[in-house]
Amino acid sequence: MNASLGPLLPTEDPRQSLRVRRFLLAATVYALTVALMGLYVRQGLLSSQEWQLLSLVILLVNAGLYALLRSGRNERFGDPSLTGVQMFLVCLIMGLTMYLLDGGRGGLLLLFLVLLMFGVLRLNARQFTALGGFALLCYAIAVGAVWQQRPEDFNAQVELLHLVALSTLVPCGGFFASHISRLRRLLRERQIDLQRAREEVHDLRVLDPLTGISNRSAIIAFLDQERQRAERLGQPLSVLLLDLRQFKRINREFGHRTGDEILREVARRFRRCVRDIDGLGRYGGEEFLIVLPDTPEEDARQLGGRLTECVQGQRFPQLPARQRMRCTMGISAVLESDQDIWQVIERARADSESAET
Ligand SMILES: Nc1nc2c(ncn2[C@@H]2O[C@H](COP(=O)(O)OP(=O)(O)OP(=O)(O)O)[C@@H](O)[C@H]2O)c(=O)[nH]1
Repeated sequence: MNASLGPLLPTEDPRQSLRVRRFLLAATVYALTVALMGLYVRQGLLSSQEWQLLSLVILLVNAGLYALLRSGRNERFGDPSLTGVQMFLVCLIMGLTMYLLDGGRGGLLLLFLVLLMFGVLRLNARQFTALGGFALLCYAIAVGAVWQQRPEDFNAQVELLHLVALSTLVPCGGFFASHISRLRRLLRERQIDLQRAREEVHDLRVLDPLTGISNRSAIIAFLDQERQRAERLGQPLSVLLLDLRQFKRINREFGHRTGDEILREVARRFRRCVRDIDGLGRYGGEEFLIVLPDTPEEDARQLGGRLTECVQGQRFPQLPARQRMRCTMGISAVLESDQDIWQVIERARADSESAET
């Protein structure tokens, strides 16, 4: 269906495409209505001028609606699907048609009922009940006018039966509308749950649960990707490896919970110092890896100094005032000769160890 309707449907926005698809379905029912009216003309129940007038009205209404939907102007309306407007127009066209027919209204009434049922897809029970009431009113006015102006075309018994049949639409359609709007709500809720679950799975996959920064595999993947990018663009790329010292002792003296809090606090402080484009990850237990795109080694060293100062120069509220944390830092710039990222990380580690001695 998509292939055949290709040029008629907007492809960019799936919701807009669904609206146009629904409109085209209703337009097909209108086309059937026009064809059926042709039979009424042959049967002498409608003049050909009246048939032309009705066909023109239907054509103009549908062309206008299609232009609105295709241009995207429908998005400015409270209900971008234009269901309310379309249903209102169905009722008016139905009223006019019923008025112009000299008999046999029941046949065309069936097709109008089909058009009104499109409202079930978007309206809630209250809105559909109002629509059903309006449809009844239009029908009653149309046949009332026939009774006044052409009493020979009016059969009270048959029209009463039509009105009763039409009035069953109100509760039945209202029931379907409420059922479908409940399903729509449920579907929306499920979609939101699913989106949330997807985000959680993504976070679990790439974030370190304790500190909320990238986990080991995510920061390694980021370094790999940045190495390829830097190579392609001929830009410098540096990494920093920061290791908290004597962390075992911190855990032993102040407890694991305090140790955890300190790791979180360090991650928070580092995050404040790096740019959005930098990668910050927990490489090991008390070891952090920072990837700095478009950064030469000298700039990385300056940043490393600031990060070290964040740990060593500031007190941690979780620890006694005189207790200071210490850390070591290693730097490495990615070289063209590097075979893989492990060489880069190993150089940063060696740099850290040489600084220590
Ligand atoms: N609280 C806490 N401790 C951790 C976590 N991950 C690793 N550690 C601890 O960090 C300590 C790291 O020990 P080492 O590798 O010997 O490092 P260190 O004690 O800092 O020693 P140096 O680096 O040589 O100064 C171990 O005691 C680990 O249990 C964590 O998630 N939470």
